[in-house]
Amino acid sequence: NLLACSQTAKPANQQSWQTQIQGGSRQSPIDIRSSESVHDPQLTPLSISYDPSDCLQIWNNGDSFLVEFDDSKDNSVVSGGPLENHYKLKQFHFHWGAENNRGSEHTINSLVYPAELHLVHWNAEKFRTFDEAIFSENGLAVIGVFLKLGRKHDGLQKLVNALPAVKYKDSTVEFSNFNPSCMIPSCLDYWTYPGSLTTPPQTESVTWVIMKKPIEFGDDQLSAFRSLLFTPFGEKLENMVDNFRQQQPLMNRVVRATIL
Ligand SMILES: COc1cccc(CN2CCc3cc(OS(N)(=O)=O)c(OC)cc3C2)c1
Ligand SMILES: [Zn+2]
Repeated sequence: NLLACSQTAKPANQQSWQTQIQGGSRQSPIDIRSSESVHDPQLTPLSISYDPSDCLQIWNNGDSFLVEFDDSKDNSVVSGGPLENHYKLKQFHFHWGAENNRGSEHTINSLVYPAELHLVHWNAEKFRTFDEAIFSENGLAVIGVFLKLGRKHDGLQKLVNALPAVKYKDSTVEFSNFNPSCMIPSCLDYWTYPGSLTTPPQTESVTWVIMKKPIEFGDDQLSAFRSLLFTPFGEKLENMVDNFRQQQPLMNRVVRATIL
């Protein structure tokens, strides 16, 4: 009937992010309740070292814009903290809302931020490729950094200026000499918990490290994120906003916190 016809079936790869991995016991994102987190004195500071010359390109993949790095060398790595091995930076991206009252994937005692940065790393000591690591226990380490609105973030502006070139889904632009360290807060305190990717394939291979302190960025910079499109050139314009997954049950997990 008419209703059935009008309901265009979405291809499987565009299934809503809200799907729950069948039988998932460690899905992300979550609300972090600071009173229930466990202070772990054995958690050392993270050791983060990025080489700006590893920065390659920006890619609008229809979920977010990914700033991709050359992971063929060992120059952009994170180790320490909860990590047993060193993990190589593969890409970073953001999640944000259509309005300032939503956007981050994780929340702190239900406090939501207008955006959240994810730096995605893979365990290069245990696996040969990112693709292999995605499907493996201890395969990935994602550093999450909250963004709050305030002063313009000078380091971010170079990235913001490049976004119009990747307005449409499946567009890429060369992007070099960018050091993501400028987006790591000066306070290295964090929470950490075992979780998953928040976008397909939502595999439970992620050690999450969520920085306690947010970084600040400006309204105009957030507007530039919101001017990107989910849709490819020539199709109906759909602004890339609200690209965050709904929160998942904590189940049998403990969130650990540093006392640096
Ligand atoms: C077999 O699945 C894949 C293999 C290689 C690369 C990809 C692409 N994918 C990997 C992980 C990831 C993870 C992403 O977000 S997140 N919040 O870190 O889970 C993401 O957000 C836009 C994009 C991607 C890109 C998928
Ligand atoms: Zn993400």
